[in-house]
Amino acid sequence: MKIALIGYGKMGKMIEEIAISRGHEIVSIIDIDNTADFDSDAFRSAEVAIEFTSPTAAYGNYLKAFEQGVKVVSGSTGWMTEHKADVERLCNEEGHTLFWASNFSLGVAIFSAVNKKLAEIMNRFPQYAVSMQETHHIHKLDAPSGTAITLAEQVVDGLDRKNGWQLGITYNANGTKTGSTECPDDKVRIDAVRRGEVPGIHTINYDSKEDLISITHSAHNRRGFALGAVLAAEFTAEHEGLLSTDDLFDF
Ligand SMILES: NC(=O)c1ccc[n+]([C@@H]2O[C@H](COP(=O)([O-])OP(=O)(O)OC[C@H]3O[C@@H](n4cnc5c(N)ncnc54)[C@H](O)[C@@H]3O)[C@@H](O)[C@H]2O)c1
Ligand SMILES: O=C(O)C1=N[C@H](C(=O)O)CCC1
Repeated sequence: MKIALIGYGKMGKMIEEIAISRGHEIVSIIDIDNTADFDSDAFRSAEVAIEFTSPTAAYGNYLKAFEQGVKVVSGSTGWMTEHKADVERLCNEEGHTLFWASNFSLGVAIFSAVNKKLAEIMNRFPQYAVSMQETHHIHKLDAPSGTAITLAEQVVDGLDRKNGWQLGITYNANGTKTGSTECPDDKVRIDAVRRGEVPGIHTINYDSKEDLISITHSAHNRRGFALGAVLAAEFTAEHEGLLSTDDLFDF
């Protein structure tokens, strides 16, 4: 399959390696210094563009790819609050295709299934207080992570006593602590830690006076994210509309 890459950083480079190893051809690579290449025959020849850039660049890149008639797979996080409604409109009403996931790894798809089940069980046990923590490398621009937001939304969907999430304490790259543990009873608190080169750790805690139930997903590296993005591109070549990992990993 012909693939274009938008964003040639840590993820873009790993996706290139995995895509080639699976027999795909990279026909165009766009990064910040050659964005004019959207308007090129090479880019237009791609069946799918895989986009991993930044919270501020992602939405504009979707628009540019759609303008060229190219489907997009994207893992960029931090853009949803502002642009989710318009992206849904573009895909559901204007015929464009975007496969977006806050986390492309199989491990997080499995972890999500456990998270949803655990949240439902906890409706019967109000003595357990839920909170979350995510830890990522110091270069990460958004907090909380996209994965943490998705996991919190799953908790909110399953657990009747919660109706939203709130960013709690943030430990930034130089160890400075900001934010607060104060959180309304009906919100899930998410703490965010920025440390070293951590690829991504997500923990969901259910704490009672007697004990603590804790589930954690810890990525050893970025390969799981990159492989998932290439699998999503293979899926997207055959499908239309707004797609996500629920379509790809059917638990
Ligand atoms: N969904 C997932 O599974 C998953 C996994 C890892 C990272 N991410 C997300 O993917 C994004 C990128 O992560 P990364 O680790 O590759 O970051 P990175 O900083 O290593 O790479 C980003 C690249 O995008 C380029 N870029 C920035 N603005 C651009 C623009 N307007 N047009 C084209 N290129 C542009 C940068 O120059 C850089 O090369 C982040 O939002 C991160 O949160 C998601
Ligand atoms: O490295 C990052 O940045 C990651 N971003 C995603 C998120 O925000 O959840 C996925 C994990 C790695």
